[in-house]
Amino acid sequence: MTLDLPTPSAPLRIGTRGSPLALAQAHETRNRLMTAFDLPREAFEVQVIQTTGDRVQDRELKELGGKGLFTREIELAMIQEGIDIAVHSMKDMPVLQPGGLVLDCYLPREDVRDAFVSFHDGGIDGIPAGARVGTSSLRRGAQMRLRRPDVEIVGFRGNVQTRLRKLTEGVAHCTFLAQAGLNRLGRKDVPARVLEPEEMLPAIAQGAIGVERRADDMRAATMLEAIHDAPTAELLAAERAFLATLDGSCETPIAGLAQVSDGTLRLRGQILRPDGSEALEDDASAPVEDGAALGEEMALRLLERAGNGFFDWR
Ligand SMILES: NCc1[nH]cc(CCC(=O)O)c1CC(=O)O
Repeated sequence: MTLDLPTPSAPLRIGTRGSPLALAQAHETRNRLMTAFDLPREAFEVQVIQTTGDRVQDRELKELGGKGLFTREIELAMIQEGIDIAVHSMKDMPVLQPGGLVLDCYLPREDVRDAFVSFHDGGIDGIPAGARVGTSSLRRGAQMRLRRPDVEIVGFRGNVQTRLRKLTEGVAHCTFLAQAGLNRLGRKDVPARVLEPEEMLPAIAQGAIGVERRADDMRAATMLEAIHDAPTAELLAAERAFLATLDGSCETPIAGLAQVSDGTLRLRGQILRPDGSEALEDDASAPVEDGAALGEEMALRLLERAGNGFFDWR
């Protein structure tokens, strides 16, 4: 069965960042819409928008001012009606959206796990003492130092190709990538070992794609409703409530993962000191519909245990 749209009209303009992964996600969104409404490719226009995070490659993200670095320009284009919808990695999305925009459409979640990437054998325990770990993620850096206090964390940015080149050049002995990104790019050639959540709890919303629109755009609302995945929304409600209550910025190492089985939602959460000297963890379950409350309560418990200064660098 295919669906009908409010009125036949101009192509739906899909805004995205220009990285290979972002483009793959935009194309996945377009393909799902084409199928749902039996539309030809010409009914869509994919527009690449460069963001501050893409433009500035020579500095660490936290120096650039944290949140929204990969989304600000795209959201502005949507408000100014230069594009109609925007496709985002939910992992990179702030908890709140600018007025006039809504983000309530999620595609079915991909693999949530991180992958350990190295040309050395033996996984995380196989890299030499004092090894350089390439990551610009505070979470991954702190998690790695918790397990291997001997390693040195070095900043590491760029797309998959760039990161692999840096590994062969010896800039670092290893790095981490989201398995979801590798899957979406079809990269089976990367020397990656997937890490179970027990080994490395992923970032909030890892592996999830969100599609944003203007609040008053009824054509976009109808279209996005048809491709929305409700089970993914349940998981993200819990994880993002956890994040919102912790007030996670890019400078706070936070991990969290929700999973549902038999109508029960299990949430695991972790906060770490930025230097990886300590981690606090929680693990709790609730009925699926209470996910947001579960996330909020878990965040409050962890903050209580952490006390003041937990997220400060020592
Ligand atoms: N912070 C960059 C980013 N945002 C989303 C993904 C991967 C895809 C996803 O988690 O959905 C990545 C790269 C990475 O962590 O390897």
